[in-house]
Amino acid sequence: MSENLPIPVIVAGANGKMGRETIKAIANAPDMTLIGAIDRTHIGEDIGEVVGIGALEIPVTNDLEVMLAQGAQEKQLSVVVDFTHPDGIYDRVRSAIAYGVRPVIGTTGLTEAQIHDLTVFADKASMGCLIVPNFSIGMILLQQAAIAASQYFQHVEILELHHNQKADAPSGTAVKTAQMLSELGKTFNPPSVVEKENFAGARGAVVGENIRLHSVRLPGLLAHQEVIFGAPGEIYSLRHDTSDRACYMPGVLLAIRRVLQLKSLIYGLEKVL
Ligand SMILES: NC(=O)C1=CN([C@@H]2O[C@H](COP(=O)(O)OP(=O)(O)OC[C@H]3O[C@@H](n4cnc5c(N)ncnc54)[C@H](OP(=O)(O)O)[C@@H]3O)[C@@H](O)[C@H]2O)C=CC1
Ligand SMILES: O=C(O)C1=N[C@H](C(=O)O)C[C@H](O)C1
Repeated sequence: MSENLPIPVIVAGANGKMGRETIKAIANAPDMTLIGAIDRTHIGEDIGEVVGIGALEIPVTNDLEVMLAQGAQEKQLSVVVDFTHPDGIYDRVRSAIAYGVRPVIGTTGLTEAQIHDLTVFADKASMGCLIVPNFSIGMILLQQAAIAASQYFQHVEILELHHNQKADAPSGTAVKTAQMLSELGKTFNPPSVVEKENFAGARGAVVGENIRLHSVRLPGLLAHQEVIFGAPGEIYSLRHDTSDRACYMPGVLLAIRRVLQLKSLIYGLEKVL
């Protein structure tokens, strides 16, 4: 492997909202070269034309296996970035690892058990793999601030708000945030009354150490999260708002570079910053 060659990158979900941003970011990254674009429509069309930046000489294909085989043959270690859909993402990550193509997974919806299985699989193969529910640096900072605050608060709930094209709920970011707070060795929200939900779901989903997650889906929203701490007489809220998917791109490019240095699966961008 040569250190001086650009990193070969395949993008899965290339025509989608995140895939398009990723194609543009890779096209502008001097240390990366796009070698494949995978999606289910625009098959055979040049992905550069599809995303509106002019020809890149990379036709869209729906054949993941062929692209992974090509990635495995590159002189430099290659990476597949996935922004597709929760359905089938577990199998796509396994295939990439099996082919020796380093996965950077932005697609959400993997369960804890699936992440555990993939960790074991990647470890056995000594393969780097990054699963990143949120590539925004601002969100990573919010999560760090929430960890700091949770030392001092016993009560916390998480509200996440997204566009109504989102397939999964709660968001991968909200789940990850709850998991991070749950690793701190305390159980949140001791009950103060016996609660009864008169309409199912009114109190949200419980994740980790009794943390409640509430999901809002509306057109007009992009991606937003609020971590709300409460104590007698005060509320401490941490909020992150996105207004453009470009906000994820510095994190995506960083993850592509970092995954090449890893020999195991890492869940969360904060661990490789
Ligand atoms: N980690 C992060 O920071 C972020 C993660 N996300 C996550 O990324 C994922 C994608 O989001 P987004 O770009 O908004 O979604 P989009 O629906 O806009 O894009 C997904 C694209 O992937 C295609 N696709 C779906 N399944 C497959 C498949 N099996 N093989 C090939 N292509 C496929 C879709 O095709 P079709 O239209 O035909 O279904 C579509 O073109 C979601 O899980 C979302 O939660 C989003 C933003 C940030
Ligand atoms: O679907 C989205 O849009 C987003 N998905 C990710 C998630 O589920 O956390 C990241 C971000 O919230 C945008």
